[in-house]
Amino acid sequence: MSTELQSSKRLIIKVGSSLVTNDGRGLDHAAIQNWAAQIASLRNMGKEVVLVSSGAIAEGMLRLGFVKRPTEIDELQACAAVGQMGLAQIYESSFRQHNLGTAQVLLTHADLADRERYLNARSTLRTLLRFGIVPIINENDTVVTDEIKLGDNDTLGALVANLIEADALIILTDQTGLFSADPRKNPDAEFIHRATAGDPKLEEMAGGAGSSIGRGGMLTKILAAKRAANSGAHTIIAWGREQNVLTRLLQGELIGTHLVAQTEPLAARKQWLQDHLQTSGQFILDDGAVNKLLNEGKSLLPIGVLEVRGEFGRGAAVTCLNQAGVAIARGLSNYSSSDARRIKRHASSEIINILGFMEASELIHRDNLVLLNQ
Ligand SMILES: Nc1ncnc2c1ncn2[C@@H]1O[C@H](COP(=O)(O)OP(=O)(O)O)[C@@H](O)[C@H]1O
Ligand SMILES: N[C@@H](CCC(=O)OP(=O)(O)O)C(=O)O
Repeated sequence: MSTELQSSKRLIIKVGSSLVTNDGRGLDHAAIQNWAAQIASLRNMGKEVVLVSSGAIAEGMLRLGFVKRPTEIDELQACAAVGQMGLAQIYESSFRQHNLGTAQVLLTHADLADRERYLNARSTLRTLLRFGIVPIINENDTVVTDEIKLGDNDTLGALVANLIEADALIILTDQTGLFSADPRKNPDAEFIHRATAGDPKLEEMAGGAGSSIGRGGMLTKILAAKRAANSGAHTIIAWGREQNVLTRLLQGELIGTHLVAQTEPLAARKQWLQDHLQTSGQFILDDGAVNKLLNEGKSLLPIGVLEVRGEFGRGAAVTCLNQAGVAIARGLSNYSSSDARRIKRHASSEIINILGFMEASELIHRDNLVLLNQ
């Protein structure tokens, strides 16, 4: 049997609070060590893995002696801060047994909404993956208020999948997958093996959290799948305690519920560029650069840019024009307008001397560029 997952290269794996903390009884060392061993096998298969782990509040509650979830925000934040130490410690030691380093990355929705911070998070995560590190992500619960009440890590997992253009989001939970109704309330509910991510019928099936530990329930997982599919990532919802669930999934076994994205990550990004982009600046290209873009499928290098128009930051959408003023392409600039002005008409090898740093050798990478119909 083969599924979309087998060819996946970059994965986001999300583990929920009830799994991580053994239903609030305390960090489940054996389960965490087991996932770490499986993730180490995935790395040996050449996969890049980012782990999104919940459980800070549940673990903090236990450590601070709360028997039920506090209602005061400051107490929840204190629980999150205490519990996060436990998570960091167990993940670091579990992955260390497999000679894998970990990195703690705490994000808020605001970090992902702000373009500059979004790009910083993106390049940090990509760099960590390049260094062979397993990033362990959670929401930065101690500095956000509304997210603690409303936030769930299913959404965070999907946002991270969008951020680093993952191929798949694997959500491990306390159920074997999605049922046609909440199986805790409806024992006759039918199991859904496979569906299209974003199908509105799925939202009707999903109910809220099944325990007082978890936040989101199935609905946030269904919505996360829809969001992940926007950047072409497939979502799998599976039981975290299923034996070798991760390695078996990556070997192509159809375990859990597969919510399939309709487009590939690269095609999804190009579609997004094609449809939605308001550009905030322009690059005027020389004839050589126009030819490279139109006829050779190449990236845009600074040497081919004659003029930079407008004021924009790193990561902004810009239009590329030929010297006659005809728009030929649109893409995301790796440099701000002021830096682009300084490096235009220069070889990429000179960027480091001119700016003192090098973000990328291209001004616009081919993957972030679409040609416009002329
Ligand atoms: N249609 C459904 N199929 C499966 N589970 C559902 C469904 N609707 C609601 N649920 C509930 O969602 C729970 C999983 O969500 P949650 O408790 O937030 O877990 P996690 O901590 O893993 O995010 C299940 O235990 C189940 O009771
Ligand atoms: N950031 C919170 C996670 C809250 C959350 O989303 O929980 P879950 O529904 O179990 O994934 C924590 O670490 O406690």
